[in-house]
Amino acid sequence: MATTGTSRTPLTQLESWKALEEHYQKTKDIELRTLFAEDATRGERFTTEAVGLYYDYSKNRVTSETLALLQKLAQEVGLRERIDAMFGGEKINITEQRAVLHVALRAPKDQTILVDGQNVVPEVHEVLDKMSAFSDRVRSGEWKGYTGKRIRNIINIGIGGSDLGPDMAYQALRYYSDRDLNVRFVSNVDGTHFAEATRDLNPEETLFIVSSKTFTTIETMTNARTARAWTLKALKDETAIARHFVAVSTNAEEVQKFGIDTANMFGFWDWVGGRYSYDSAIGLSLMIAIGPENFRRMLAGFHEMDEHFRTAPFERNLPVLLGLIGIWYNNFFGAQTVAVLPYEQYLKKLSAYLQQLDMESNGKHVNEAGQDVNYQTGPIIWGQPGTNGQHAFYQLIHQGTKLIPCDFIGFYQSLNILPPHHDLLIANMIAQAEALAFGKTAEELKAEGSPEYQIPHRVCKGNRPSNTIFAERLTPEALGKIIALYEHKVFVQGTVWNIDSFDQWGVELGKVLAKRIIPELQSEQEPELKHDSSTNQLIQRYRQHKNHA
Ligand SMILES: O=P(O)(O)OC[C@H]1O[C@H](O)[C@H](O)[C@@H](O)[C@@H]1O
Repeated sequence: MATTGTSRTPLTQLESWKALEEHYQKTKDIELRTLFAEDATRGERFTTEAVGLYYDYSKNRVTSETLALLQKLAQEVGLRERIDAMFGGEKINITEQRAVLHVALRAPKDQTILVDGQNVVPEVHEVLDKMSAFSDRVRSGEWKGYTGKRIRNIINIGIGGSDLGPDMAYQALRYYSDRDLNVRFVSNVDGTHFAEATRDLNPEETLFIVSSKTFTTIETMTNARTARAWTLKALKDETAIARHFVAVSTNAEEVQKFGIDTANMFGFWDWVGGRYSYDSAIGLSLMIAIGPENFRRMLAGFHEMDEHFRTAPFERNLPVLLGLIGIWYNNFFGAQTVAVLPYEQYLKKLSAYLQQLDMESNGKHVNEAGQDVNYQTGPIIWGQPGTNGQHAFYQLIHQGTKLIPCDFIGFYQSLNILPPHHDLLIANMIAQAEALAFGKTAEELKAEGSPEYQIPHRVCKGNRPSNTIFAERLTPEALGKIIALYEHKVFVQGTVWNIDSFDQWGVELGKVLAKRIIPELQSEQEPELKHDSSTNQLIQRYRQHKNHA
């Protein structure tokens, strides 16, 4: 079966890969300065626009030939078939034998997407309708707390995909949120997170949304139990729980065991990966904050990008281009990281969100056939919003010894019109991309008559690549499009690398070891420690110094 990738020619033996290696040797020293000087229209030609996103990839160290070879690579790895397999509900998450259908979460009602012969789109809309009805009740004040008070505080308890997505999107769409509602996110098993999130809140006015795909995640279950105790301490009646707790999960049995009425449970499916789930019921806290209509607008944005990805020719396909250009740096230039730099304060959690999306998906060292790969896979993703990052870490991007491809993301219009702020913000974004690409050579400084040309420290070599993505305004639709763009970029790269982008077995080992260590930290008797000497010592020290409740 083509989609398992087991029968695929090893990546490094593909014609296009070999050609790219040769092409890299020939072109690796080409300067962006030269590429722009040779082609006055480069800044127009090496751009594309789709679904309201303008993508300028001209400031990358690529020529038309590079792009053509990367396109050939996409063909040779069967990207088209792979896209069709995902959208067609095939079980492309092979290690877990699951379909990968986050795209179904935003499919319009009349679309048909089959999983094991069953159309899943009606179920998706059923849950959406249930979420919408519940959100409306909370927002209107019809859903009351146990003592009859209006709900004013929403606390999402979740971690990983059950936290980062809704939190990022809540921050991103804050402009559209109901300011009378306090929406907070508790994820860390560090009790401080819960304590600080609740210290100024009245339990009578607080609704907890326990979000966990599995409903077994230790952090989330611990925080949920603490939340229950906090609620009961004030309300002193078990029946109060039903008014103050709802659950989002795929695991009805565990939800029931925890004591949450499954009537107040919002479901989703095993074909939605945690890091791809915030547009499922995992987004309930977000929907309550921004309202069902805005949530659906966001889904429409996701869907527009899905359709673009599924149907647009690869040469004009945003996620394909973004993904392939990323491969060029990751696998040929040896770049280890990618900086995502949104020039938009509302996107302050975007890079944290993308870290999970990208690194949990493509941080794999075996291919789909279970063999060790002999090439680099997923990059390290990091970043901060501009302009803050400029005053912190950009120095290293400009003059350091590492190659760091950057994604700049900006909007033509600000949601908060306070002249001259937005002009200054965007001027900085454009200037950074320009400075990274073209720098300032000693010759240029000399030609300008600057005496600084003799000081090597003043020289910026340039030739630092970047993408720029421009959209009109940070609407719910725009957010959906940007997130779907990155989801599919991750998909494109995972396809090239022939890895399963949808499992996360590496996360498990730490969890298993933590379970073993917990009783060793807690037991009254001296435990028999059978770890390495460092681990034993750390456990002993903790036992000696911990505070006893
Ligand atoms: O939603 P949950 O089942 O609680 O899982 C929460 C998170 O924890 C796991 O460790 C995984 O690495 C993540 O992919 C997941 O999003």
